This record gives sequence, structure tokens and C-alpha cells, in this order.
Amino acid sequence: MRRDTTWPFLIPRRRMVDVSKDIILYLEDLNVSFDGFRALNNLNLYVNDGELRCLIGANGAGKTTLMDVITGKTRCDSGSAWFGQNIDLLAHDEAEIAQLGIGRKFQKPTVFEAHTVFHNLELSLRCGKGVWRALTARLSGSERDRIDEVLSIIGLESSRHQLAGALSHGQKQWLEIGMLLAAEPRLLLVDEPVAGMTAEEAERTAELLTSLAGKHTVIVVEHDMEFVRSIARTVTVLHQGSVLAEGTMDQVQNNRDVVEVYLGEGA
Ligand SMILES: Nc1ncnc2c1ncn2[C@@H]1O[C@H](COP(=O)(O)OP(=O)(O)OP(=O)(O)O)[C@@H](O)[C@H]1O
Repeated sequence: MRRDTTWPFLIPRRRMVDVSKDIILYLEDLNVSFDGFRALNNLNLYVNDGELRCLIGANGAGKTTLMDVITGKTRCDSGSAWFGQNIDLLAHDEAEIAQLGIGRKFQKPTVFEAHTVFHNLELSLRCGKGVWRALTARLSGSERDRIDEVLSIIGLESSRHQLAGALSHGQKQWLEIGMLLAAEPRLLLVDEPVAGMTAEEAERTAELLTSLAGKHTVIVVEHDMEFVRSIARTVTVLHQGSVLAEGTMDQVQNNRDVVEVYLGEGA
């Protein structure tokens, strides 16, 4: 038995998401309460396949709770959440949702610091293919190619043999995005990607995220308005658990309600 191959029936098959209507995420009338406090309040949001959407809102607006519902971390009290036309997200748990092709990047990088950049990608590639693949010993040629491809996308080719713990903060964030990409997600949720980054790192992150849109759908939660302006095509503004406004950055910045309740506060 070859150690670098796996029987096909042991590799879990990913259910294909149906995006024939060009919409990858349908969130309707979502409600989430914590001890009577409504973190999400009849929230409706639709995201097109392949778009890069920015989600902004003041502290406590419900952004994290929304991400938690999409990824199955938090159960909603009512409403519906569909991944494409055919997958009811509310019928799946967190692990299943990750397997369906929804990847999430939290604010703090969580790479394996004692392993090399390459090994971090190798581990995530294998985990994405199920426990049997993770236990087999050698990478196949196509898996190596995939890791090389991801290294090139995240711009860390020359750091492939470096320990992840020795990377800069920005590089760790890119590596973690790469670890998600290794599993070939359809939808990527990215929480405050540029917090703590230098201006140059933030610029490269903007390039990286915009380059991912198209093949992937990307939802970015970010407080840094300059960064949002640099990447955003459509911005959704959350306020008190509902969508307050949606449009281009210029449209939302000039929206009276937004100016009053959000941008106005910081201005
Ligand atoms: N587990 C919880 N128990 C109680 N209240 C919670 C819980 N999680 C969130 N909340 C409350 O729900 C509201 C929405 O929180 P959420 O974290 O979704 O906001 P946010 O927009 O992500 O804010 P931030 O930008 O500060 O991260 C807040 O008032 C928060 O205190």
C-alpha cells in the first residue's frame, strides 16, 4: 500500500453549493438574544457569489454575533441562513459548516508557531481533507502544488522554511489566511485583518483580499475606515443588530442615518 495515497472513499466529499442565482449567502430575519438583549434584530443580508463585502458598525453592533451564526458557533433564536440555494446552515454544526467550505479567520493569528510556514499549510491542507488524510504520511504531488500555489498567493514563498513563530505579525496573518485557502473555501470570513499591522502590511493585505474575491467570496469585518475604503466595493453598516445601510463607501458615508449613529460618533 502506498503511503502517499488514500483510498478515494475515505476522502470526505464536499457538498457543492448551488450559486445558480449568483447569491452565496442568504440571511433572513435573523434574531439572536443574550439574556433578553437582542444582539441580532431581524437582520437581513444577501451576499453575491465572488464579492468582497465589508461589514462595519460600532462596537456591539452585532458583527461578531453575525459571523458566529454563519459559522454555527451561535444558534439563532429565529430566522434562516442559507449557503447558496441548497444548504441550510442552521441544520449544520460548526465542524460541518467548515467542511462545507466556509472558513473563518479570527482577529488574532493562531498559527502553529513551532512549525515551519510550509508545515502549517500542510497541516491545514490535510485537516481539510479529513482525519484519514491527515494521518497518512506523505504529501502527493498535487498537494505540494497546492501549497506552492497558496505560498505564492500569500507572498510567503521565500519564508517557506521559516518557523511561523519568527514571522512578523502581518506575515502570520497572511499565513493564517493561507491556511484557510489550503482547504479551498467558497466563503471566507475575515475579522479585523489589519489590526496591529504596519501601513505597508495593511496595503499588502488589501491586495491579498481583493485578489481572493472572484474565486472566493470574502466578508471582512473591519474598524479601520481607510482600509475599508481601499478594498470595499459594497459596504454593509450594522447598527443594533440590524442592517442600517448598504452601498458603496461614498454612499454609506453620505447616508444620514449612518452619519448620525456611526460615522458621526467618531467624527
Ligand atoms: N455571549 C454573549 N452573552 C451576552 N451578550 C453578548 C454575548 N455576545 C455578544 N453579546 C452582546 O451582543 C452585542 C453584540 O455583540 P457583538 O460582539 O456581536 O458586536 P460587534 O459588532 O462584533 O462589536 P465589536 O466591534 O466590539 O467586536 C453586544 O452588546 C455584546 O455585549
